[in-house]
Amino acid sequence: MAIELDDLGLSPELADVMQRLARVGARMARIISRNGLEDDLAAGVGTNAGGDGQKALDVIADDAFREALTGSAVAFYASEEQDDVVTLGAGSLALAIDPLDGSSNIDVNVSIGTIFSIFPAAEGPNESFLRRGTEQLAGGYIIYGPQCALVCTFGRGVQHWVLDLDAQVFRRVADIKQLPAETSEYAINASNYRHWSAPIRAFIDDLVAGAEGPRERNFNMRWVASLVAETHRILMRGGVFLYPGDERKGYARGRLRHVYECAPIAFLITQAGGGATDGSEGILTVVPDALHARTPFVFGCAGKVARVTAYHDLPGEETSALFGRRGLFRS
Ligand SMILES: O=P(O)(O)OC[C@H]1O[C@](O)(COP(=O)(O)O)[C@@H](O)[C@@H]1O
Ligand SMILES: [Mg+2]
Ligand SMILES: [Mg+2]
Repeated sequence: MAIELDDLGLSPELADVMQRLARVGARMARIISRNGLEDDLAAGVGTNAGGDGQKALDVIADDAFREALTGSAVAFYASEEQDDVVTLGAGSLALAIDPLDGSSNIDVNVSIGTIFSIFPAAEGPNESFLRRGTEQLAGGYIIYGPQCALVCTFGRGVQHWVLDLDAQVFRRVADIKQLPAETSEYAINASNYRHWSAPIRAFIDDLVAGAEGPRERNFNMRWVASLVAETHRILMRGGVFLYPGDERKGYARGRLRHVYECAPIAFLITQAGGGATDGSEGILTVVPDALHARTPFVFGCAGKVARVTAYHDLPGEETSALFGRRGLFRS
């Protein structure tokens, strides 16, 4: 046994897949902890389907999860690191994965992770993934941080396990609590400010202005550049995360991928009582048009996520840099 699943009522097929994911997760935690002793896990090795540079650990993780799921109930395997869906066999499940999330952090010893999403398999490979996130059976991640943990939802709240390194077993700890409606912490890569749209600039301007601005209180900011780490922080203590579309070439729909990054995170966050949108529409109700499609992504405490949508609905003159009194949004 690699993970304690008692009392969760999972089907034998799903439970077996969770055991396999956990087994690889524990192995990955060990490999990551040895980075630099034998190999350089951050070494560049190629380019993936989305055109992103691949690091050695991206490929190690993809191979490890794919091999471990072969022979399970997973018929279709969709990975950030594979151009197309890989058919593993006949089975009732389809699994999408970002095998290694936050790869720019591998060489700096900052938290990285694995994100996964499980659907009932559909007729064919693509139809199994190009569907609403509301149809997911499970969405979760493994975080390789100071502590290795696995967080997952099966649609009944959000469960949390911590890796017991001695026993090599993910032990179940208390479920993740419901998120508060409001927060004073936000996460965005602010170096892209000049490329953002007017509503995103206006929203962030008002947070940065703090007690002297229209919001009349101070806010704190974090940016780890690791979606898994930002999600874990927000699930543990609240916050709001934004990766909007922007004007850089190729970034009209942001950076993050709908199928294997945003949909499972949105499932987790909504199960914890938060919100997850593309700036206006709920992520879980949007059908992605391609396996590697990007989407703008806003998630976290429901009040803040709704506020971002409200900024998108403001008339143009109210989001302009010169508009100093967005009185409607005082709180
Ligand atoms: O470097 P940027 O533009 O701030 O982007 C950071 C984002 O990119 C990602 O690293 C993308 O994921 P990958 O590492 O799986 O490509 C996210 O984890 C993170 O939120
Ligand atoms: Mg990623
Ligand atoms: Mg990745």
